[in-house]
Amino acid sequence: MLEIKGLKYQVADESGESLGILNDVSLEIEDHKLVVITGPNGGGKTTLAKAVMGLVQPTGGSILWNGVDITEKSITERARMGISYGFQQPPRFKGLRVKDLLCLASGRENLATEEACQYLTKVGLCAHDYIDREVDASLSGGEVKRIEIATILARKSGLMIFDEPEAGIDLWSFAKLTETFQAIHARGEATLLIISHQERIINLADEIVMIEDGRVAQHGPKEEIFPLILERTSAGCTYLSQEANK
Ligand SMILES: Nc1ncnc2c1ncn2[C@@H]1O[C@H](COP(=O)(O)OP(=O)(O)OP(=O)(O)O)[C@@H](O)[C@H]1O
Repeated sequence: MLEIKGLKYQVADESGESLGILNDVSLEIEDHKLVVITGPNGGGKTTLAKAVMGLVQPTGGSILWNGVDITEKSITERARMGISYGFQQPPRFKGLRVKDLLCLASGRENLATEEACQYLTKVGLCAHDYIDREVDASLSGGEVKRIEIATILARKSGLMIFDEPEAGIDLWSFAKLTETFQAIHARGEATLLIISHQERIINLADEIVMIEDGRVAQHGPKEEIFPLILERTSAGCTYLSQEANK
């Protein structure tokens, strides 16, 4: 279980005034749930996810994973405890091949090529074309994004955090990706925390958390929260209203 208690992240703005990026965020996410975090740009979603991974050090509050306080633990310690995070804009690794990255992620030097290829297939990449490619600037943004998601799958973490996995991904690969999320969820393999603005992904959720102005504006079952979001965003748009009623 992931417990976030009164989390704060404050920075000093240009004039030295304290600026609250996360303002007392509290959340409980039960094991094996698929939870989508959504909300307006700049609301604090990525900061919250990075705080869970240890990429941002909160200025107040605490984070517990399976009952253990991880607030002061390093990124490596958290990774060892089964938490992984996929960046909104993943880094590239010049000199490393896709297969090397998958071996590193899985923690097995001798990861079988067949298994490595399966992870690539799950994110809609043709394994044959990519397995030996270098993860450098020659790959497109969408390709790097999918390779990074494949490494998270290979890591087999208990808590998988994906930051806008849909960004830059074509329709076909996106369909494959949503299938993969659904399959992980159906098999109860991990808790999935997905930051997304995409209706198809929001539709996969057990629960939706809406973050706005660094606060939890809404949190509850999808059936309860999705119509509220659509009410606010559709403003009479027929298509979105129809989606809400599906
Ligand atoms: N270290 C920092 N110093 C100053 N401002 C910051 C810092 N980190 C984040 N912010 C600001 O905090 C706000 C929240 O950022 P964050 O990236 O968490 O939002 P988000 O909800 O993920 O947005 P988006 O939907 O656009 O990805 C933004 O206005 C951002 O510019």
